[in-house]
Amino acid sequence: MSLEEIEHLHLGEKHIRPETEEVNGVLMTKMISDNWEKIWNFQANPDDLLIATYAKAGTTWTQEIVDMIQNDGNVQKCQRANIFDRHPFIEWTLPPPFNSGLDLANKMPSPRTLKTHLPVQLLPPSFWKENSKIIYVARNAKDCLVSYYHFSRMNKMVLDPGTWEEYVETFKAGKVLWGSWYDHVKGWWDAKDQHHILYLFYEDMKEDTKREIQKILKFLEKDISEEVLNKIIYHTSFDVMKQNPMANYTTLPTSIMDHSISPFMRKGMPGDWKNYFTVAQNEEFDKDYQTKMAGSTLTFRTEI
Ligand SMILES: Nc1ncnc2c1ncn2[C@@H]1O[C@H](COP(=O)(O)OS(=O)(=O)O)[C@@H](OP(=O)(O)O)[C@H]1O
Repeated sequence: MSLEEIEHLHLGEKHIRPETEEVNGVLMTKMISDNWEKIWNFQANPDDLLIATYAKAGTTWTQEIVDMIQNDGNVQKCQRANIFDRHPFIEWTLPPPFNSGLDLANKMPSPRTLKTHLPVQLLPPSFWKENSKIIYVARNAKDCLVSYYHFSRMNKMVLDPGTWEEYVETFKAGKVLWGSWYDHVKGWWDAKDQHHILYLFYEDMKEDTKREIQKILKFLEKDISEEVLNKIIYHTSFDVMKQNPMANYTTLPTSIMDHSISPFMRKGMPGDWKNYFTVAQNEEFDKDYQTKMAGSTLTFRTEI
């Protein structure tokens, strides 16, 4: 049973927020934690492609770009299923009878494209052993925070964000699902030169989508015509994806994701954080950021 079929179970309008439990110090849902042995022992294949991100960094956008590349720009083929069924979210665990990411992945024929938000140290080791290709997408902390805050308001499958003021502190402390943004982006950054990882930035994708898609094409060893490339840029633009029910999560029942609270496809712009952070919050955030990111060569743009 797929996630969208939850509607037929008549769960009513109330959906309860998940319980949490840490996995090696990283906050996860209890369902993920209970299933951790299976997740850790997941068998990756050499021809798997993994899209890895911290939550709200541009995962869905990258998924749609990759799917369009793999289907040579055929929009109909990319409409074959919801984005969350096209690309199994490996650690995402739901109560039976719903399909968890592992079930979907294990049923899917190769070559598979998979999604994860796991920090690098929690990635199932078979991905390293099989040398599967990984695209990591990073987005600046402030826009990630704002996006995650609104997503947490509208999506009952993640934790209640509380007030904006509370959420800023929760995010800084890494007490959100999948843990600290700072550790996540640094961990994957440090891993990128030892493994088959293409490390991309949301801000670069927004600034020059064509250039960043070309990086993906090279990484996937794919050649496409200029015409198909332009079609991909158009089909994966924010405005077009926002209208695409197979990519915008609107097929889920409102008891899970309520787009009237905040749409999944919300702003799609770097720099929206300026509409939320007060001057004092921003100063505090920057000070804390310097400490947490000290010693890393990783830099971000918070606007373009
Ligand atoms: N095509 C395109 N172009 C630009 N931006 C886009 C696009 N598709 C999704 N988005 C924005 O990405 C944010 C959602 O991030 P994720 O897809 O990583 O979310 S999730 O973690 O998989 O739930 C969320 O960001 P915010 O708008 O800032 O909330 C989406 O709007």
